[in-house]
Amino acid sequence: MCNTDCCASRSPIGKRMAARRLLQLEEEERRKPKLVIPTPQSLFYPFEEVEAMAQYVIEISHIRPKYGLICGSFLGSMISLVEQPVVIPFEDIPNFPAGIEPNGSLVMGNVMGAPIIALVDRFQSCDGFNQATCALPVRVMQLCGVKTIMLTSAAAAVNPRYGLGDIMLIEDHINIVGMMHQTSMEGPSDPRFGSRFFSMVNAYDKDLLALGLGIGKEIGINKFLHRGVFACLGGPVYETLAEERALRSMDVDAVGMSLVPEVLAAHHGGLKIFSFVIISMMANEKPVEEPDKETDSRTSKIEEVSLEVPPLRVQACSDLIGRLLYHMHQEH
Ligand SMILES: O=P(O)(O)O[C@H]1O[C@H](CO)[C@@H](O)[C@H]1O
Ligand SMILES: Nc1nc2[nH]cnc2c(=O)[nH]1
Repeated sequence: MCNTDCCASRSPIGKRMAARRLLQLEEEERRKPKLVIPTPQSLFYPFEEVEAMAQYVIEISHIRPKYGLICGSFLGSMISLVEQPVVIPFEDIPNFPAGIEPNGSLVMGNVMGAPIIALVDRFQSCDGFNQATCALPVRVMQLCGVKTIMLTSAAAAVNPRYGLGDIMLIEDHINIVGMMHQTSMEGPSDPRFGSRFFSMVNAYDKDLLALGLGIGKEIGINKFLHRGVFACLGGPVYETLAEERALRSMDVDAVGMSLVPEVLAAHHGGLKIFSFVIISMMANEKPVEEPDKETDSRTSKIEEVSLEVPPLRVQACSDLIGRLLYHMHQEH
């Protein structure tokens, strides 16, 4: 025996009411807020995609790089070390982030016989990129066959003994961004890039650090060449004075807004790491007061700083990288 609902739905009125009810339910469903599950951008860079990017740059350049170089602010001229460069714009590389700033290129070539892949305009979280994107060029380098990477950046001095234009070889870092759970390891883990959990102890290669210090002596820059601890902040804001004091009490020598996400990916991928920063300002510098100017004080400060990195120190960075590559390549 059927129930009353069943009989009711067989009558013309019942059928109409059932149809109306169905429409009502659909409308209610449509009005409910949608559950949005944000896709980690790292999902856009699965192993196969990064592999295709690497294959593309190798095919175009006919170069299998063993060394990688990332040039920081003020240090773009290091790219002129690359002989017979093949310049590959980001937009030509399949699925590479492009059409946005930085609209840069990967540069492939040789430095004194050492096959290299280099990047001038890095992706930075302070420009709105997620950590996985910041690390993408390093992963492309890894899958190109790079075994050693040199990472450079502009940074602010926390160590009061440092001066403008000094160079600090990084022996260790404090990943302050990582402490807030912002990491270039975000997204699903793929063991083809590296293992899920890995130690960051000795991430910066000790032999390369010693080699770098030795070269510093050779080329006469040891007076302004240091080894120290780097801290990575999110930026784009600079430190408050209280933050600068806190960094000093943590034994940080220099602070910046990039580099560490790349270091994580490089170490994850088993690359040897050599890294330095050039000091472009003091972290406890107060904003320059220029009441007559319409620009804000931070902008005028950055412009002022950019004039203060002495060209000879930039040249010293090029010499350091050139000689380091020469030594490394001779040994193999
Ligand atoms: O790391 P590079 O590319 O040198 O850039 C550095 O310089 C900028 C600040 O002046 C920041 O973006 C900082 O990360
Ligand atoms: N966090 C930080 N990064 C920098 N990069 C260049 N200068 C600075 C600075 O003063 N602070």
